[in-house]
Amino acid sequence: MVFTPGPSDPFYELMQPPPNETPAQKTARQKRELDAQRHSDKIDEDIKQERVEAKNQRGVIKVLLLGQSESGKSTTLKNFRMQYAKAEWSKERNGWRAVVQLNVVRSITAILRVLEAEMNGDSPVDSEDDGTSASQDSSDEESLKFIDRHQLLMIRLAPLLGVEGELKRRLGTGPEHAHAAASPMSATPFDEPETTSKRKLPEFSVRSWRDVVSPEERHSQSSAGSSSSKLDFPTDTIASCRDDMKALWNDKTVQLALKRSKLQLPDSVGFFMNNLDRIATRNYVVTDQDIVRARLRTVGIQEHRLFFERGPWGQAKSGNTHGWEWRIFDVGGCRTLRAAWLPYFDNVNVIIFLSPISVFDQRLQEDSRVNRLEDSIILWTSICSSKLLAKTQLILFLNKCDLLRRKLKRGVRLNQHLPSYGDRPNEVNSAIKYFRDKFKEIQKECSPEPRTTYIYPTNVTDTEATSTTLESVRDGVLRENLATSQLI
Ligand SMILES: Nc1nc2c(ncn2[C@@H]2O[C@H](COP(=O)(O)OP(=O)(O)OP(=O)(O)O)[C@@H](O)[C@H]2O)c(=O)[nH]1
Ligand SMILES: [Mg+2]
Repeated sequence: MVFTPGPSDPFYELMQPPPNETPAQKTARQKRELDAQRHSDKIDEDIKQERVEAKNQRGVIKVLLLGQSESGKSTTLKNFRMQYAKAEWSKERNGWRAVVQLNVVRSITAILRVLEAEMNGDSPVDSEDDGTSASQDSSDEESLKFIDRHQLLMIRLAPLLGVEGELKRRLGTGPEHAHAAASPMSATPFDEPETTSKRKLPEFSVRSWRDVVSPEERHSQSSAGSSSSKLDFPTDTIASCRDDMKALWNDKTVQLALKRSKLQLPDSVGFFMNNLDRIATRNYVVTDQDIVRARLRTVGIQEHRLFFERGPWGQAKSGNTHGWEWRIFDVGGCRTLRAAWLPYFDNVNVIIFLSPISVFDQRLQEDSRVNRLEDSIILWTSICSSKLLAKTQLILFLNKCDLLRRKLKRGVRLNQHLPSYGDRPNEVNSAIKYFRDKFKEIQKECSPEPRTTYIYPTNVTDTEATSTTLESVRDGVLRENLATSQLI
């Protein structure tokens, strides 16, 4: 509003043009006044905009998914999207087909490399023997009996190497060792990164999922079930190699060679190999189960948004002014990537921390000197202790319970790797309770202010069970926000 004082106003005199003003001076004065008015209007507009944004921000929850590499962060995000962003999820589902195919092909080519090394009498490909593994099978010591059938399988499966290259090209995966040796590493986001001459990361990654799974991919994917698949070289080749892949996976000598090499195959390799009859076909249709099993390493930090109608501030209205928006950030968990987490800790409401509890006998891929469970505990301790995160709600997923169960059933003894486990029963429920107590204890001891941590034993590849967990997480976050906004 423009203020125009009357003649009786003390400002009246001040606002009068100077006497004897020339036309040029008048034009300059009017321009100055106009500029000042525009500037003032702009400030008013900015303030108004900030108020609108502040009002909208009331409904925004910032959620970080944290944990070491392969802990299941991206898999948890997939579950969130499957459940709360159904329309987008179904649009991008078919884009995951090539990622699944690449997972299958890479498992096979990794096995072929082990086989080749064994046949040539080379030392095991990826030996990580630290003397803590279960006692060696006496048959391991004998030389493996390779016969013509193995040679033949290797020759027949060789075209898959070309398929691997083609799929990587299509998916735009970065150079194989993008975060290779000599990248600075830090155990926690608060530590100064240190350069070591440690090893490669033989995994593939892309900058963003969206590049891979967007429906308007630069490369036309053959649509599932379409007869146009005649031009799809990877799908055709995979389908024609199906029986040989199955023969390779089910071969006893090959399994023995894998065991001896101590190659850490991806967690999902068994799932994919057992589903070759469905996946290695010309009209393969990708399922949600396949997608949560597919591994795609995260390198950049990826933001995904979810909208909920009901939030702590009431029911959604148009423009989401009263609904609830979750901004979920999925980070790369490798030690070379942890320094990049720090800027995201500002104003974060919720951290979902994933600690895989099946990994007590495994080493980090990026630094084979470090035990994975130990790494997870260091990371959890640093997150709990951070003053910057003192007010952040912590949710802990003790993940990969299915793999823990299987490992313990196989006879791997937890107390051999974790002496403090003592003579508790070597079975999954007792182990989960032990881990739950340990992680809770750390949280209680290290948190700068008292807070409650919600702890869930999970297997995030089980989409049904995870759906229930996510509902509970959502309700827990809702309750916490109601409490902090003092509405209850
Ligand atoms: N069996 C089983 N596999 C799991 C579980 N959680 C994750 N996985 C598998 O483990 C692999 C790694 O999971 P991701 O979600 O990609 O791990 P991440 O934490 O995002 O890893 P980075 O991106 O490297 O930080 C995938 O193949 C998943 O299918 C689980 O609870 N059980
Ligand atoms: Mg990830």
